[in-house]
Amino acid sequence: MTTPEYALTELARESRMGGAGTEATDREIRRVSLRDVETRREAITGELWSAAADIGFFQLVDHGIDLAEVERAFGAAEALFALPDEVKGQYALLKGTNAGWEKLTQIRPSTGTPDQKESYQVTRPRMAGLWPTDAELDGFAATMLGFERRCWEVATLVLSCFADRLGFPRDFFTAAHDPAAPTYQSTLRLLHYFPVPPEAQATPGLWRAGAHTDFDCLTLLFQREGEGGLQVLPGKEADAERWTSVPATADAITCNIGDMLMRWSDDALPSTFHRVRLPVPGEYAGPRYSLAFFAQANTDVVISSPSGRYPDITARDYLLQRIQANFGS
Ligand SMILES: O=C(O)CCC(=O)C(=O)O
Ligand SMILES: [Fe+2]
Repeated sequence: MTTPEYALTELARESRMGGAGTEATDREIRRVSLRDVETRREAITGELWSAAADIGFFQLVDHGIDLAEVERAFGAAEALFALPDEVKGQYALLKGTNAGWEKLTQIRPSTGTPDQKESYQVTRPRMAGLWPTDAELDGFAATMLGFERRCWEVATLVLSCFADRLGFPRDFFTAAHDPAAPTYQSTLRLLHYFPVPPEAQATPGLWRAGAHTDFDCLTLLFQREGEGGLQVLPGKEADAERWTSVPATADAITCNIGDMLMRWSDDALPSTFHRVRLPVPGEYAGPRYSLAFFAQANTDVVISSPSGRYPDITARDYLLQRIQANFGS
């Protein structure tokens, strides 16, 4: 029934998703405006729920994070990645923590090849010794912590709308992602995908990010204008393997449902496969930067599916299994 080496349903599913598939242009990624959310909360909740329940992906506009703030975070990320590897290597990812820098080490269960990228992850309680010094990068930690907080605010707002629909207390997910607790494990991830030389474009089996679903409740993804490549595979079963490209625009935050929320919603909100493909000849093939915020419930929170279709599991155990499947144990 499932691939024997993976205990989690999600991992068994993911291990089968590494093929190229085909590309579709007839699907739309819906855009939802958060303008005046205080007075339009019910209408916005309806739009968010219907987009999320439909394909698990949507884009937020008028989300309240200034473009200047997003650009500042991108600028700081670019400056970090421009440092020599020897410097970044002092702040190397600590296994199992989602904190620190890594390069070419993430191997997705779907593809078996390393994602063509480097990344630096910020998980607030785990950053001791992992921030570059002010001499190396002035103000970096402050910029990232400020931006992480803004992301948390938007994520918990969207999650509060889902809580309303799920019949949970409105602050259910806000409490489950409490940033003041030492058990906080939401992560801001800075991503740098390398430029792709012409001879390497569209290499079969090589991906900027191999097909996967996210481990978290909700992901917020910031893209830069024109730096595309993100694709989603709508549909719970995804048997047809028809991938849809997500527009890369600076004004929108692309959101997707993660596996934790799929469990918590008894599969009403699907966690959807996505990937970042290599540029094809004729496309922009320079570096691609993105910023991802993963709202991951605090380690001590138990993820329960209301109907009991998934066994209870703590968010700590859940995340560890997923991290180990991607970065080795
Ligand atoms: O960089 C992107 O566009 C997507 C990254 C992603 O899906 C992830 O890191 O989970
Ligand atoms: Fe992802």
